[in-house]
Amino acid sequence: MEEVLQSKPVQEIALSCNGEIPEQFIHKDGFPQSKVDSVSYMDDFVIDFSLVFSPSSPESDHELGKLRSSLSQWGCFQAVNHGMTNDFLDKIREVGKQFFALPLEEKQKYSRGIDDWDGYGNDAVVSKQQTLDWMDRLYLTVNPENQRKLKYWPEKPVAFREIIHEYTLKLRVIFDLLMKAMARSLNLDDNCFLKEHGDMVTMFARFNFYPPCPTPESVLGVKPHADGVTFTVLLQDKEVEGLQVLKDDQWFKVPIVPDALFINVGDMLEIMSNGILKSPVHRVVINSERERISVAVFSFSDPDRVVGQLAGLVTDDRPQMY
Ligand SMILES: O=C(O)CCC(=O)C(=O)O
Ligand SMILES: [Fe+2]
Repeated sequence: MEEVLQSKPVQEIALSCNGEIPEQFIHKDGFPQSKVDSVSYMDDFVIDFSLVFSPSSPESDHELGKLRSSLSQWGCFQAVNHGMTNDFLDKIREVGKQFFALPLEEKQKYSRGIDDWDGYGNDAVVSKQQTLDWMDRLYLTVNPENQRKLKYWPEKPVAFREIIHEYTLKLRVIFDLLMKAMARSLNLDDNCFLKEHGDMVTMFARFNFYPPCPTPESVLGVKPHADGVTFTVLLQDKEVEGLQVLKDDQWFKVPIVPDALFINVGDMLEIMSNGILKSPVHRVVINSERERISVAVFSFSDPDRVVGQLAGLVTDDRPQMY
């Protein structure tokens, strides 16, 4: 095993690199900027949560049908009317931005410890061949409350802890409702995904900060990956795009829908649904002029729990896929 090193914060590199960025960030196989510029937008799946979560009616059935289509075709959608005000979502982005704007020494009080996931940092360097992501981040376990490691929770800005606590409580409620709605959209018993998942819902918040990059044509904010979780709720930057999803071997841009939460299926839910719901591969491209922030909250089951396909979704036509 090579030694695991923490690389220098990307924000610091961006400030001092004079247009020449370290080799480790360059994707040698390349992805020409022309390809990025010509990427089209993904289909517009905006789903009204107030309908999806309401008792059965023609409108709610229509919305559930849209939920099923978006999750089986793309694995993701934009949720509106989720019960959080625009003001509140702005505050979440704002405390994230204010944290990354602090002096390095202040942020480093929360640096990720060795053998820990939580904390401030960026890609752990495990191999010389590794291509690094152009992004700094702050990872925090937010749920269950008794697993929070408060030593990594910023004390500045002052509102940070309270806002993230409140956001977690709201997302915890959305978790149950959405798991039920997904089951209902597949004509299954409301509680079947929740039962397979188990009562313990671990939630991890990741504040992603992407500084401007002088050579965006050969550097990625996040490499292509799928989220190994149940599902992810992403609060995107309000003004700067960057997220792309892969479908049928083609990349598509995720638009900014004001005050929506972008939700994507993770590998666990793809497995539980026997492949009906897709865990999409996605990546983040960056920008030469503008910084970008996003806040991803990942939910997953007890790490010791083995989850499998729901029995109702394994049929003669659709044998067990995992
Ligand atoms: O910043 C984004 O838009 C997405 C980040 C992401 O994919 C992740 O944190 O897993
Ligand atoms: Fe992701």
